Amino acid sequence: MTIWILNGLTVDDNEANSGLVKKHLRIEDGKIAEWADGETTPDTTGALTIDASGKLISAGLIDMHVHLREPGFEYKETIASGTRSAAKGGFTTIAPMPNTRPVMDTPETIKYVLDKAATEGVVRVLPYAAITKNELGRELTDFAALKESGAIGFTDDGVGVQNAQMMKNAMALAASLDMPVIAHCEDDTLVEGAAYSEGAFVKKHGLKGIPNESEAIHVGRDILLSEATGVHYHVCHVSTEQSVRLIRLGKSVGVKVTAEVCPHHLLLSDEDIPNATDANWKMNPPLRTPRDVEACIQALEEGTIDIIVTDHAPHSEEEKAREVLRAPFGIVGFETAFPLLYTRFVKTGRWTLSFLLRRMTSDPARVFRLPYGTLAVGAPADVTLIDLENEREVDPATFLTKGRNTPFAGWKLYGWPVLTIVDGQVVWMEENGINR
Ligand SMILES: NC(=O)N[C@@H](CC(=O)O)C(=O)O
Ligand SMILES: [Zn+2]
Ligand SMILES: [Zn+2]
Repeated sequence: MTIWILNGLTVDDNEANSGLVKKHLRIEDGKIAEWADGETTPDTTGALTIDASGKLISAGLIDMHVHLREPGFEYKETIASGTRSAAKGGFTTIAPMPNTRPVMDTPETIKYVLDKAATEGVVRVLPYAAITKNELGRELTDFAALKESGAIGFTDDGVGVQNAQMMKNAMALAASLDMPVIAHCEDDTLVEGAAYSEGAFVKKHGLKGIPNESEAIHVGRDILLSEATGVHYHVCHVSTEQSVRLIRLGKSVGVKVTAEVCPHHLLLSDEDIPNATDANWKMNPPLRTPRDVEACIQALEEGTIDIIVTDHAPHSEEEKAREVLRAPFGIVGFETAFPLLYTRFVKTGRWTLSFLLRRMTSDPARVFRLPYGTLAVGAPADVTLIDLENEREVDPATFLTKGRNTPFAGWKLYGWPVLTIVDGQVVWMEENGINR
C-alpha cells in the first residue's frame, strides 16, 4: 500500500534554529520511501492521501519506560487500552515494565505480553523482563531464556534492587548476554512512610520526606558496578541533582551509563503540589525541589540525561482516592507528554523543536539500539503528525488510557498529536479514533 502525506512540515536539521520546511512524504509497504519538495505536486494515483497542512511530520515517538499493567492489573490498564493511549500520544514504540501479576519473570509471561500486543495492541511493544524472580530481590531470573523469548533488557522497576551483590551478579550476567540493566534507584531504608520529597512542601505540612540520597545512593553504587562488569547500565526516572552529578562523573570516565527523565520531573517541583490529600501528585520518584528540576533540565540539555520517557503509570480512581500514604505512586503520561514539553520548553524558546524530537525519537533508538526513531528513506514507517498551532486543555475524560491520574488536568497546551502511523498503518487519527 502507498500513503502520501502531503504538505507537512519537517524540521530542517541544517538550520540551527530548527526552521520548518514544507515536504511531502511517501510511505510504501511499511517503509519511508520518498521525500518530495513541498512545491511539487506528486502523483498520488492509487495512494491513500493524508493532508498534513500546518502539521509537523515527526518520526514516531519512542517511550522506553511505561506500565501496561497486563497481565494481572487489567482494571488499571490493558495492553489494548495502553497501546491506544500511546498511539494517541504520538508514540509508536513503547517498552513496558515487568511489575505485572505475575511479574514478567519467565519466558511464558514475556510471550504472553508479546502475543497480546500482536493481537490487541496498536503500537510496537518491547517488553523488559525482571531482574529477580517476582521482583523480590532474592533470586535472579533466567536471563538467557528471557532474552531468547524477546525481552529487551532487565529491570525490577517499581522497587530498587537492595542487595549490591545481587545487582553485581545481574550486571555481569546481562553483560555476558549483551543486554542492558535498567534500574529503579531507591534505597528502601531511607524512604519508609513518606509520599513526598524532602523539601518545602513536607516542611510546611509537617510530613516525613523522601530524601534525595535514597535515589542517588543506588545510582552511585550501580555506576561502580557497571564499571566493574562492563554492562550497559540505564538509570530510570532521574529526579535529583545528586544523581545527575554521579551520572555526569560516570560518563566522564567512560562508564556505559545512560539515563532517562520524565516530563513531570522537568516541569513540576514539590512547591507546585496544591495539598497533601490529592494523590495525583504522588509518584515515584517524588517531585523534588526547584533546584533538582533545574539540574535535570540542564542534564538533559548537556546530554548527561539521554532520553525522555513518560513512566506512564495508570492506577484506578478508587486507588488514587485513598488517603495519600495508602494510595499507590504513579501518574499517567502518554497523552500529555509531547504537548507539555513542546509548550513549556519549545514554545518558550528554551529548546529547539529538533532537540525535543531527538530526545523522544533518535536518542532512545540509539541508547537501546532500535531501528526506529528515524524518517530516513528505507526506515520502518513509524510516523506521527503533530498540530503545533492549536491550543487545547488537558481533559482526563478524553483519555484513551484507563487511568485518570494526572496532575496536569486543565493545563492549556500546544503540540497535540493528530495522526499516528506504525509500520505503514494508520493506527490512530484525531477524527476517526483508533484504526486496527
Ligand atoms: N513511577 C511510579 O510512581 N509508579 C510505578 C512504578 C515505578 O515506576 O517505579 C508503578 O508501577 O505504578
Ligand atoms: Zn521506577
Ligand atoms: Zn516505572
